[in-house]
Amino acid sequence: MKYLPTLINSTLLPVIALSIGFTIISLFQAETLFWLQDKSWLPYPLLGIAALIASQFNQSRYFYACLLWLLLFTSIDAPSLLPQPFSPNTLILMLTGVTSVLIWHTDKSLRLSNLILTSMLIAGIAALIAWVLNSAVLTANPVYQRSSHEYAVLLPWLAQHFSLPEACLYALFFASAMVKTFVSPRLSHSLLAVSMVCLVIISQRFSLPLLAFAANLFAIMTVTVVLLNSHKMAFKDELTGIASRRALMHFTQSLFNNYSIVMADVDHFKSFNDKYGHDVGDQVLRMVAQQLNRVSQGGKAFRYGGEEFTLVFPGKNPEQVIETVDALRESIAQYAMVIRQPDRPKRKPKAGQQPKQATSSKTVHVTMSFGVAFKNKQVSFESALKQADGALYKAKKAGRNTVKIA
Ligand SMILES: Nc1nc2c(ncn2[C@@H]2O[C@H](COP(=O)(O)OP(=O)(O)OP(=O)(O)O)[C@@H](O)[C@H]2O)c(=O)[nH]1
Repeated sequence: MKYLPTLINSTLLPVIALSIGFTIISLFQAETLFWLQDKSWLPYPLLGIAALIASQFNQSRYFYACLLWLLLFTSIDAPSLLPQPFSPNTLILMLTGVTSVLIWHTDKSLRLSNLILTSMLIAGIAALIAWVLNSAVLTANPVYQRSSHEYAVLLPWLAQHFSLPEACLYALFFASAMVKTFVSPRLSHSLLAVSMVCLVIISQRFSLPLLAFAANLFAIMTVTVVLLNSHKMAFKDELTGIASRRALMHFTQSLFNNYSIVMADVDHFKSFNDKYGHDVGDQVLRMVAQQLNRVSQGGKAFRYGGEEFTLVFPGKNPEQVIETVDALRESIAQYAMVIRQPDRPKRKPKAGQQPKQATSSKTVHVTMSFGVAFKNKQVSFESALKQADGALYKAKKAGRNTVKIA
């Protein structure tokens, strides 16, 4: 997939949720806050449920994030239950810092050893932030205070709410979160980055109802993102990024009769793997999947398994789709794929400089065979799939790189 659509796809939902939340708070401030006054218990069950769901789906970063929001909320809502020596601003900044590290973390299983290690890491980062903010050098020096004249003139907006060290830490955490979100655009990263924006907004106009509102929003978004991620994992093929076999089964169940089903298989893929290695074989599968995914005429591509792919054309009979399938076959056969050679230099030569070592980039070609069958009232999905497989076998027998109808 192209970078920009991926970035938009992965950031849209959290950004929309944040904008809606922010608009509600800005427009209906009194009502919302009043409505939340007697519901300050709500974040407890919501964050608890979100943490539980995240742990069940093995998305540990959200598990930790929800528990940390829960700790933050409890320490402010019920200080007698969870006494702590820090100001709300420091606590919020501690959570922001830990979140910026969680973005870089990978989801790990919640085994006891991982739990202990990650908890120690989180506690270490939080302690470091608290130490920096409360260190005598910074607290005693008036230059770093909100009231510092130079700072207030230079950054008036920030100076209203943050001391200079607080503002610098926020900037550092944001820069790190943004780098991760842009380098590797994923829903999981953008939700954590957006939760950091929420935390800044809270620390600007701190109040318990506002914190409760943000905690509820975070819990709801977490459950949504965890479920979306799990859905994606179940229905997307990990290697190629196109829809998986499970998605094929769901998709065909939702279709009426009368659709064409195409089985496609890479020719001589075993010898290709033997010659160029498994990694290059994987590159080929990705390339083939991308080509098949561009199918027109309302077709949808799936990875059936191994080097086999399936295309489904709702409402079309084989005669209507044969030209499209043949065009796909042709485009794959024509595609010159550049493979990475092991003797590539590690660094790119600078502009105008000759490469020290000859870069032997090699292009390879693969072909595919296709079998098309028709699914109607009289034929079950399984038999239509078998017929398409039979037609594929005929295509292989006929010399490969060809399309056959059952
Ligand atoms: N690189 C890579 N290879 C895979 C993957 N899945 C299956 N394969 C390989 O695909 C090859 C399939 O080989 P065969 O079923 O014998 O068929 P073929 O060599 O393509 O021959 P024909 O289909 O008769 O043209 C096997 O060597 C598998 O190891 C994968 O995910 N990545």
